[in-house]
Amino acid sequence: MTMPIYYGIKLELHSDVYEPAEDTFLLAETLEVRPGEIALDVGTGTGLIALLMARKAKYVLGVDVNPKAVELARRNARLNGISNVEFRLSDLFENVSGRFDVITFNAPYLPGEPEKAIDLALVGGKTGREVIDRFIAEVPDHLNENGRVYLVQSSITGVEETMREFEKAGLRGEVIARRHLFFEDIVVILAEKKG
Ligand SMILES: C[S@@+](CC[C@H](N)C(=O)[O-])C[C@H]1O[C@@H](n2cnc3c(N)ncnc32)[C@H](O)[C@@H]1O
Repeated sequence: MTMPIYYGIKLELHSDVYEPAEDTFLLAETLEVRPGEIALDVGTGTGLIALLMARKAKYVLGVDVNPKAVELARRNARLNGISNVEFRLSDLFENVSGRFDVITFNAPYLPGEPEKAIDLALVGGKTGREVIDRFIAEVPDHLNENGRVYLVQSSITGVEETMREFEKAGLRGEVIARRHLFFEDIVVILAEKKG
């Protein structure tokens, strides 16, 4: 079996788990983690973002609602000999306690209800915003005082709407990276607690 290598991380893939794509790469290239930080990767998929953060972070937790993703991410951590990372099944923050310096989420954003495991990577509820809006409402309770959030989404789902939801949750959001694909822009939004 040939395994792709991204940013020096060797990955096993699975047909039920989102394969790293442009959105993953934009997040990987934009994200900053400082030595010693504690990080959380929501919707971890193959675990790539969590494994990259583990290079600098003291500890990383990766969660996913898809059990196949959790198993795969654990295998990918072992494959790369990375031990300061843990993966757990969780619907957003359901099985997450404590606070983090960095929280990442490459969110599903197309309108629709998931029917099989792989759909969870792409569809975010009837309007496409359900998962993102739930994430934004819950994320402040899991952020340290100076913590920051990196959220990836598409222009299709409404970037302005995301900014308003962050504002309502007491966070200030800013688009820090944008990549134009065929029919959409993929953006990375950095959100931090207001000073
Ligand atoms: C677009 S994929 C991103 C995967 C990976 N982080 C990456 O960047 O390649 C979205 C991921 O979010 C997960 N997901 C969807 N809804 C979720 C939820 N409510 N809680 C946790 N994970 C969720 C999906 O199973 C999928 O693995």
